[in-house]
Amino acid sequence: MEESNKEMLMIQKWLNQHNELYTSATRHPFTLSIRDGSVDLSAFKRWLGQDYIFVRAFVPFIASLLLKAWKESDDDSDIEVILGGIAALNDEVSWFKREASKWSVSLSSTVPQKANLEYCRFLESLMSPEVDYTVAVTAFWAIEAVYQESYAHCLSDGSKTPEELKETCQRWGNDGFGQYCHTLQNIANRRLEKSPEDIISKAEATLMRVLEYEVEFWNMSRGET
Ligand SMILES: Cc1ncc(CNC=O)c(N)n1
Repeated sequence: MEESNKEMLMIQKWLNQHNELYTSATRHPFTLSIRDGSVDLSAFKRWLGQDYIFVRAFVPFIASLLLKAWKESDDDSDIEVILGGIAALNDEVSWFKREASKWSVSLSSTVPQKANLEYCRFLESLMSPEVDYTVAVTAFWAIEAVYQESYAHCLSDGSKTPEELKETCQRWGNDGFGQYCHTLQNIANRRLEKSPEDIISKAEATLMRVLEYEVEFWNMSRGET
């Protein structure tokens, strides 16, 4: 039992250990309501406006990750994977603007909510040069994986996702994005395997915080604050 646990890759082990938290982020009532077709469109619009603000803060985070990879990574292909993420984000910013206009959501007058500000502040803390590449890439994988899992579920067998929301779900739920997340997970696992205990525990704590922030982020769609 201990032997097989040792051989198990770190991320998979953590997802098993923190399965309840992971599930609360990837099977949130908001995305489940998209999947079953009962979604409140004003909740969707709230999410759209808030996520645009988040994505804008995500750009410098990935840029900082690229810098860490360039300085610290033992594998040149990491840079190419992260650069691909930056390219996708460039496209995503344009998509948000088009989608917002489609739904008559004014991005310039959207005010960031508390949960969003806190999540963006957390991202900013991870941009510090003090934060290890291994910790930052683990966070990056987790941030991407929550959206991939959540939105892929909205497209899987038996889903009743409304036609007008399918494009949103495709954006993060498509197979290519799934493959990309898998590559990020492999990078994180490779780094974690070579890391000392203190980095490993920082990465685990960071993963858990990302999942908590993601739950709070989905909660904003309820519009109670
Ligand atoms: C709050 C949040 N978490 C993850 C993502 C997915 N990454 C980039 O788009 C996102 N858009 N928003």
